[in-house]
Amino acid sequence: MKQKVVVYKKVPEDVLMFLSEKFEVIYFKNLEDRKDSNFIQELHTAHGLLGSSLKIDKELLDHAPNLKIVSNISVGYDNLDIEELNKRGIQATNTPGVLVDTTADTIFGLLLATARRMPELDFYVKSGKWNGTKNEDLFGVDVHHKVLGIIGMGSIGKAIAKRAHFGFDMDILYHNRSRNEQVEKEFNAAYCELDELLKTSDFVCLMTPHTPETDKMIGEREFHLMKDTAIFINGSRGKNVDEAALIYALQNQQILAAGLDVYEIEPINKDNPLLKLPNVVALPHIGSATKETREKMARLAAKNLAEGLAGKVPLNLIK
Ligand SMILES: NC(=O)C1=CN([C@@H]2O[C@H](COP(=O)(O)OP(=O)(O)OC[C@H]3O[C@@H](n4cnc5c(N)ncnc54)[C@H](OP(=O)(O)O)[C@@H]3O)[C@@H](O)[C@H]2O)C=CC1
Ligand SMILES: O=CC(=O)O
Repeated sequence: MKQKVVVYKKVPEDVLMFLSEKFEVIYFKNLEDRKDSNFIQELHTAHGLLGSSLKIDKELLDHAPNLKIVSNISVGYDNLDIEELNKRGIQATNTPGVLVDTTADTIFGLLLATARRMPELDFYVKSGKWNGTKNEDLFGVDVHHKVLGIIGMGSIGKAIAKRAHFGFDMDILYHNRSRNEQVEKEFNAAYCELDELLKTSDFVCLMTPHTPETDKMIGEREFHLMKDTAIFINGSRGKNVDEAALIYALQNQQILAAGLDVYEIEPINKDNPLLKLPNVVALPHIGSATKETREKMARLAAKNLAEGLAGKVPLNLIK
């Protein structure tokens, strides 16, 4: 009998076909509620789970006694309770690599859009307000030749540094728990302690995973250390930032502006003050969201899942 796989995110046809050749596939194209009774029912007999963002914790796993693998279609896996999965001998995988350039493009684009106020000015033109030529109040700030501080110089951080160094002649500072000599050589990046990076950077770009250690790692103290001309970019996870402190910093000119792809709560509440601030550029968590890249991610996730269910060690096993 075929093993059973529950897919709870929309995936391309070829991925469904690949999975259906090997497994019984139950497809929830757009699961909105993890308590959905049909979904819970299917979990009871599932061997594999494929999707993204869904919180997979003890409560959910108690419904899935036969589960062998959870394959996340994302690189971040803060939605998974890894300790609980390990305890139960359930493998977990993610999709690093294939989304690096796309995400770096988005985050660098967000940085440019924030510095040059592009969404605000697009609205200005389209709403017919452009009727003068001396528009100094529309000026932005330069990106080229400025200092970019990257917190979390991993795969995506490096790809952002590459764009900044070769494309925009920026000076790169970075902070990790460990040094990365490759980026120091290739992009002339300088390692520094977090506080030094915050004090010195014109752009502060956060790219760490969300872990207990990085939870709210940027808060009141950190915004206070930043220049009042600094632009803060968050492409990582909303929970890495104390959002109330970010709002305060933006409202009180402690920093100049912020470009955000991620939020403490997603989707962001309609009444969140961030949405009222002209110095915020807000994207709906679309770092890796191009057709090509999302397809690659789904294919890689399906491959990881198939390897796990075939008793092999999946390529992207989370350890
Ligand atoms: N907006 C979006 O759509 C997307 C967001 N993401 C987010 O970006 C994150 C990073 O992805 P990726 O670059 O592939 O991951 P990597 O694992 O390659 O890089 C993470 C980096 O963060 C550093 N880091 C981890 N913990 C800390 C810490 N406590 N303090 C300082 N630095 C730390 C690591 O260095 P070290 O271990 O030396 O500390 C490493 O350099 C993902 O986990 C995800 O949350 C990813 C894709 C798309
Ligand atoms: O946020 C997206 C991811 O892949 O992680």
